[in-house]
Amino acid sequence: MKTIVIDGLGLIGGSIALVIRKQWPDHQIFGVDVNHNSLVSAQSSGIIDGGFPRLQDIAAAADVIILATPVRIILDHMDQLADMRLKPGVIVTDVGSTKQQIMVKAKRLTGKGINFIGGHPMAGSHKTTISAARANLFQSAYYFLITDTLSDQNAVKDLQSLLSGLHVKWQLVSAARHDRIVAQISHLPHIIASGLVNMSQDEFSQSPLSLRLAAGGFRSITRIASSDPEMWTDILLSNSDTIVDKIDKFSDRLGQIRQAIVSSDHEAIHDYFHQAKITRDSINAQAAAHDPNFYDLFINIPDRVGAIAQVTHILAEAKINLVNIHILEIREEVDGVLQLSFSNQQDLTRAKDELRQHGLSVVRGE
Ligand SMILES: NC(=O)C1=CN([C@@H]2O[C@H](COP(=O)(O)OP(=O)(O)OC[C@H]3O[C@@H](n4cnc5c(N)ncnc54)[C@H](O)[C@@H]3O)[C@@H](O)[C@H]2O)C=CC1
Ligand SMILES: O=C(O)C(=O)Cc1ccc(O)cc1
Repeated sequence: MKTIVIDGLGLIGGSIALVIRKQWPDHQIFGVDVNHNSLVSAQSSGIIDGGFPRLQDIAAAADVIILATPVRIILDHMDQLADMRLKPGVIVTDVGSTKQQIMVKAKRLTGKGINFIGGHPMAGSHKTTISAARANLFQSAYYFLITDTLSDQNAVKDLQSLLSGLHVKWQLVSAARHDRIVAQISHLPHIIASGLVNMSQDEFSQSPLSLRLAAGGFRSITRIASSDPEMWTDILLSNSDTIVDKIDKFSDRLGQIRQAIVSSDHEAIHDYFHQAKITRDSINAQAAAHDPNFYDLFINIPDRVGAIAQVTHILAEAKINLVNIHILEIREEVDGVLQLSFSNQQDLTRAKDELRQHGLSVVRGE
């Protein structure tokens, strides 16, 4: 039995708590949060054994402390932990979206013999608070572990074992490289999405209907603009140099496509979209070919109207919960392949049996 303390019982902390509770029912889990309602709701639904308003109230009892507040608070709480007497051998980890400032601060903790393991799950949502938490949030996602302080391999193994129910793909990387990667694929996109929404709001301030007319493209590229402003302020301010560099490079690219339009450069404009299409298409193809999820089933799907609906209907009738569905290829007059993701082996096996009984053929997923 271990005592786990989760500091910040929101979307990420709450989802991790759900997974640990399910996989390790004997562990004690305590939550820390300034939001009293989150603690009450987590305790009444049995996700935690007790709640505290401040980390100092419970940190000394912990075998593992998971810091899951916004980044600025994580940094603050690392200072608090460095000033406290913690259990010998305690593991402290965090889930913050930026890593360099956190790993600088980690030196104070490791200097005191505390095992600090920087972490960052590359999964989440624009939604916040424990009400949005779910146990399969991280299923098949990448989870960065930061190599700067990974000296004690046993501590790393213990943490990976504790979190094995997340079903993530561990990715070891330095803090500097981490922050460069996420500036490009996460931070810049969030800035662009919010800028686009703000610009559209200003443009249409006199005609609110126009914004509601937005089609799927606008909605999908701006979904993340609904994310939490506090969290994103902290992220931008804790990775500022790299993000400023990315903004400058993106501005250059906007300048290039602007110039191509001004000079009616058909080839340059076509190239802009063509290059992006090739890369974007390949993301899905690569993920499916080289990176199968944990409980994936690949089935042949005939090219006829209603074929996919038939599959989802069979699974719904059998009360099998589908986590994700992905069309890998359906070309005219050629059978396609459907990638079906489940949250556990039992659902996968049952799905395979049900679909076979209905005459569908399994390509992969034994
Ligand atoms: N939302 C996402 O998709 C992802 C977020 N992250 C990182 O995870 C961390 C948590 O994010 P979310 O769970 O999304 O946010 P959230 O807003 O759902 O949860 C944060 C929780 O921290 C609590 N909190 C705030 N100040 C506190 C304090 N002084 N003491 C104790 N609790 C406090 C809040 O009341 C809230 O319950 C952030 O550092 C974020 O950068 C990492 C991966 C994905
Ligand atoms: O909602 C989305 O698509 C996200 O991008 C979620 C997210 C937010 C912050 C992170 O550090 C990692 C993932």
